[in-house]
Amino acid sequence: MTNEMENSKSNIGISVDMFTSNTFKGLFVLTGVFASFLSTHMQITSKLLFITIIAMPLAIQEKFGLYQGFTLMMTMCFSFVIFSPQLLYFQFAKARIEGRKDVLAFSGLSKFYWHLTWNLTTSALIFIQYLVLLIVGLILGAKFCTFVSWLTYIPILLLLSLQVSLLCDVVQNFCTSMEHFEQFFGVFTQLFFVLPSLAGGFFLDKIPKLVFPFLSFIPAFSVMNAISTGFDIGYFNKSVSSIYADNYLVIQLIMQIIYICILLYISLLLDKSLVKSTSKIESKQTRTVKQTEKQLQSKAFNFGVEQMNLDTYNRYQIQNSKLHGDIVLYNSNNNDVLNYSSNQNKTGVLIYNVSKSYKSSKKTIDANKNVNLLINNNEIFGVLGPNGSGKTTLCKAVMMAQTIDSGDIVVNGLSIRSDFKEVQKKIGICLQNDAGLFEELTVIEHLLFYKAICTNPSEIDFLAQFQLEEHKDKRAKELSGGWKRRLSVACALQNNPDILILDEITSGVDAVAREELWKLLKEICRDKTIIATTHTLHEAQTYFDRVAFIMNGQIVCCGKVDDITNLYKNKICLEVRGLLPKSFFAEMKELEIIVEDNQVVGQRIQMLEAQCQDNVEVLFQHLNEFQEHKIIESFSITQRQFDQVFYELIRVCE
Ligand SMILES: Nc1ncnc2c1ncn2[C@@H]1O[C@H](COP(=O)(O)OP(=O)(O)OP(=O)(O)O)[C@@H](O)[C@H]1O
Repeated sequence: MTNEMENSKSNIGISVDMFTSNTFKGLFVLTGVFASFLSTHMQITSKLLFITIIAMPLAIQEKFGLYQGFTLMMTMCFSFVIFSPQLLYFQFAKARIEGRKDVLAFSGLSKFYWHLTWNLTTSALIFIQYLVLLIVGLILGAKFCTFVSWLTYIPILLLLSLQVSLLCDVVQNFCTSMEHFEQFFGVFTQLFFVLPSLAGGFFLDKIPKLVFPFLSFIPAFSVMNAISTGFDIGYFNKSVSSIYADNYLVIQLIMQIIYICILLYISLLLDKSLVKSTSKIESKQTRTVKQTEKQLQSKAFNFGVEQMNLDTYNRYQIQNSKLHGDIVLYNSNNNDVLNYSSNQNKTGVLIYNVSKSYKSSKKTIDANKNVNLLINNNEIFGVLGPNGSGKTTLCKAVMMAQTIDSGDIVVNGLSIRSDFKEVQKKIGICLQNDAGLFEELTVIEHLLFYKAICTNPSEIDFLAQFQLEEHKDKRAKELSGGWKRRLSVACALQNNPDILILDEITSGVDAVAREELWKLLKEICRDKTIIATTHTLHEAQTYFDRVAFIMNGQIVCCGKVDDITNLYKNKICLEVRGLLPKSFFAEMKELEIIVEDNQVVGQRIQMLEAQCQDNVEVLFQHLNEFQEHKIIESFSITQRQFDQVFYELIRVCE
């Protein structure tokens, strides 16, 4: 469910509140300090009351965003989980430790029942708390989706609760008195959360929004409380404990300051990885220039139609993470200058020198290498390339669904680096595998859900437009692939985006449905820019205004489909029935017609490629003669087709 929510957020391009580090950081520190203070100075009931009173209004304030609310919600739930059932458990522990073993034989089945009771109580408490939050939140006007996303935290809390119950069991085995038990329980509960939390932080680093609460809150909270309880139970030697007792308030103050520093340090660390600092971007510039130089010399780029001239590139300036100055991309083959800064409204999408690599323990994969593209307003732009060439990575970069290592993307004049919140509102994205759909929700529920969470809802009745009426009560999991794609696109359009990103939306869709979907899109998105990836070359040829070929993360060719096909206008594909004599190939070579001899003996139809100058008729004469003399049965000629260009590009670039 957590993943599903994560995917859905990146998938829909609606204005789901993104992580805004500064407000989050401030709130986080405050909450942490407050929780820590409460945990050492107050009774359980007062703690709960205080946390709820403070956290509730903050949590439902939209301006603090989804994650801030989420974290505060977590703070409250955490307190409930740790403190409330603890009271109950203490009663059981007391009974056992004080010798009423006959009443509560803590072994076998009864132990199992005990754990079950513990977890059910905790679950019930969490659920009741959630319901109260939901009702109060809805009355106060919070958006429903915020609460839906909070639901994802419940399983994590239940897991924590289970850990605590197991821990209690371990602790009470070596406790001789109730006092002992209470003290040990305090230390162990807190310490017990440090390792899982750190591990959670380590493994969850692909989902920074979740790392934050995990990494900073729980460990810091736990360590502080463990130290505090350590003093209380006299774990430290007598002189240290008496110093502690005498200077209780000062020490508490120092501890709180240390705690704030830990939180701030961790948040700064995370901040760096989330939003790249200006200095970091600038320092990357020198490296990027070198890469571009190298790129210009490379086989792949020389093959290209559109490339960045180095002088022009050097005129780019990035100041304060924003693109300034003359932004000019030009096609070195036909000197067709595309001047972005002369584009008065700064519309369209400028992808400028974007690089992204994925690092794993074994190697680094360069998914996008210095990608430069200018996608004009209201055009359907296709990104083509073999599997793993970097298409999806590029789509995600435009949406900021993942960070980029260098470069910038400017959407309608706004940089994703500095204005990503605004940019996100303008983009609708439909990623592969229907990532934004929830299996259990029906078609109509999807549309309502996405409509509820968007900032600029479209007027269009997508149920009717996408002919989804007859499927409206079907759950997403009951839809066929084609209908799922339709629903995904409809969801992505709910926020009325200016830019629609469609990542392989027609994969697994039959030819008729594909045609219908594209016709519909062309109609609905007349005033929108579409960036689409596909493996279906026919689709690119038929529906896209321009296409870019991406190979090993680099753009190798970009332009109108016809222009690209014409690149090969001197290349001819021959289909020959029969076997041509070897002398034919030598003879043609002398006439400067290169025919590749890849004939296979015994094969009825031979597919050959020929490259001619202006003397193609000589080739035809020779083939005609062979046919008349019955050396070959027949031959036919096809002009270079778009898909053959595609294969050629792959061959040349590999
Ligand atoms: N999260 C990730 N972690 C590590 N490597 C990744 C990740 N996402 C993508 N890659 C790698 O980056 C490269 C580009 O992947 P990407 O998904 O962008 O390609 P694609 O062109 O969309 O492929 P396909 O056509 O199969 O969807 C691939 O080698 C892929 O294995």
